[in-house]
Amino acid sequence: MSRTDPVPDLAHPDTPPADPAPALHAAGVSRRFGAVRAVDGVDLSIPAGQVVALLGPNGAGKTTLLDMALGFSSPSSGSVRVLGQAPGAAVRAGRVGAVLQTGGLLKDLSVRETVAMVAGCHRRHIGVDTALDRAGLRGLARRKVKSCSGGEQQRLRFALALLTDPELLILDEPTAGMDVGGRHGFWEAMHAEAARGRTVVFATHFLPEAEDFADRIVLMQHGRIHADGAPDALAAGGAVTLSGRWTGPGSPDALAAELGLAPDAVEVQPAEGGDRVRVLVAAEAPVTGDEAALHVLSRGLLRDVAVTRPSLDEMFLSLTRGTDSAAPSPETVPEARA
Ligand SMILES: Nc1ncnc2c1ncn2[C@@H]1O[C@H](COP(=O)(O)OP(=O)(O)OP(=O)(O)O)[C@@H](O)[C@H]1O
Repeated sequence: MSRTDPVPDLAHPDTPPADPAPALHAAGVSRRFGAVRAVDGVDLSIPAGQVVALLGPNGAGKTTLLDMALGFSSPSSGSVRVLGQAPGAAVRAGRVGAVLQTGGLLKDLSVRETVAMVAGCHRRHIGVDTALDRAGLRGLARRKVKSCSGGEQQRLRFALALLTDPELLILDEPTAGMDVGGRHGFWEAMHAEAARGRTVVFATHFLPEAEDFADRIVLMQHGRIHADGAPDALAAGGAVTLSGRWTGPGSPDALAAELGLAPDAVEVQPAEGGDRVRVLVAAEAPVTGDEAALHVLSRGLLRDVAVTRPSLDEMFLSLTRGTDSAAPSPETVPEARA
């Protein structure tokens, strides 16, 4: 039985096993540094086995959140649990491995000596050769750390993170400083670790990395979670624009009420060409853009409707520009006509 298997209830053999604790659970977590709210009221639950990207621009709060998950710092308010334990206890038990942006490596040791030294600090580990193999470092085992490139040193940190066979891997911009080939190799190795059932949480600025590798993207900005979902679903869940010819009764301004929404969930703008209007359905509106489109079509309110939505790229770009809403661009737009 692996460490993560639930303990069977021997007194009640038919009782289904309890769900394992989430790999990471943050409830109402804030972390302030003086006047700066680095993390601001984050609620996040990551089930075991997921691969999650924390994506956000500089200063979004990604590292601060991961630091709390590793027990390096404590929340100013709220709570963080890791694998059902306090973060520090989970780390001390070897259940969490981390690859951080910085982290002391002894420059005069070889790659193998470094892994062997750290293995010597743990009662239980997967073995030096296995860790070197999994991180793709066997060919570099005799190289001195000081002669390794930045990317190779990141791989060495990865080998160290794997030593205790952790259930949760936390990676803070793990491919920073790697060239394209290095990144590719790193993510291949990480894919193999995820396939072994490990939970992987990584922070990145690179949208393609998040899209290609993660099951789920948590988009952070100003310490808050701005969007959270599978890469495809995230873009689909963003703000949507319907444009078409108004053919409904009364004024298009009554559309929010027609859709049963609060007035600020829908913005109606006149568009070029007489009776044409553009209707922006906010991402937070309690109907999806598709539902809104279906409604206006079936009620005969709009004709010649085009539905546009921002791609994940555009959502992310708008965040990095510091604005809250993404403007859809016509090239990327799936179009529905009626
Ligand atoms: N020890 C600290 N003292 C003061 N401010 C801090 C400290 N650590 C982080 N901050 C501030 O908190 C905010 C969030 O920083 P954080 O490093 O968590 O962001 P990030 O999303 O990881 O950014 P990056 O992608 O640049 O690493 C920033 O405004 C940062 O300046």
